[in-house]
Amino acid sequence: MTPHNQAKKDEIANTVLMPGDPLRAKYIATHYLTDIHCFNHVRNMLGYTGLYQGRPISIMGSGMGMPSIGIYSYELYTQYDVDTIIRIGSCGALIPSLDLFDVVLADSAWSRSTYAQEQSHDMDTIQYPSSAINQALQRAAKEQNQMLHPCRFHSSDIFYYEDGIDSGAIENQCAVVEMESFALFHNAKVTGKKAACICTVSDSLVTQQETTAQQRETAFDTMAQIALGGSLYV
Ligand SMILES: O=P(O)(O)O[C@H]1O[C@H](CO)[C@@H](O)[C@H]1O
Ligand SMILES: O=c1cc[nH]c(=O)[nH]1
Repeated sequence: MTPHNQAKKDEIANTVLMPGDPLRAKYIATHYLTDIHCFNHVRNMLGYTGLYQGRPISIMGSGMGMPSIGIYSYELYTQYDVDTIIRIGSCGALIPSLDLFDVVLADSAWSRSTYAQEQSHDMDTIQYPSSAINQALQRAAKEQNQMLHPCRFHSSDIFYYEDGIDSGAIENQCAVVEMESFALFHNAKVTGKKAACICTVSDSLVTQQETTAQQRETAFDTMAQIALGGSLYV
């Protein structure tokens, strides 16, 4: 147990899907898993373990932002022997070719965050996912006849900007913005574990279209199915 997670070690599976929203975790667990068990209520950061096609898998919220996913993912990797974390998030589109509900796969995460520098003197401004997990997710998407767009993510500490899109995100060819993948990939690197991130486009910073809070909780089924399918190949 940790200050943030009441689970015993054997209550969490080797692979964990992590949405930012704990209620998205609850929705996916209750709709797609059998034999589910809620292993964490601390701070309402709900976590569930169940079976997907007969294989154990866990789904737990990460909260919003790098400090929050930094805590939960580090504890999962170091205290719970978790091997793989797949973030299943929402993101804002930075390019016109992405529509609401498109699903994107992080091939890298660029950030101005000091998370990696403060955590382990890692000065890299780009962090990378596991290529094996990305391949598993792409295989699942193909089997499900779903598009999964690989692209670079801007992982930001900011949701509300005074000046619109961060010019650094454009200079670094980022196609979407979200708030956690950089820290997750860094934690996987320092702990010798695996991480990946897929996100559903919840809004567009180009067209200003946006989904509702309810849709962000319960309407990202394509992403959930790709992540669950991919977990079978991890
Ligand atoms: O929907 P989630 O997974 O929380 O992801 C995105 O949504 C939150 C902001 O609304 C941030 O956490 C961002 O990364
Ligand atoms: O971090 C995020 C997530 C969704 N949409 C945004 O604009 N930013």
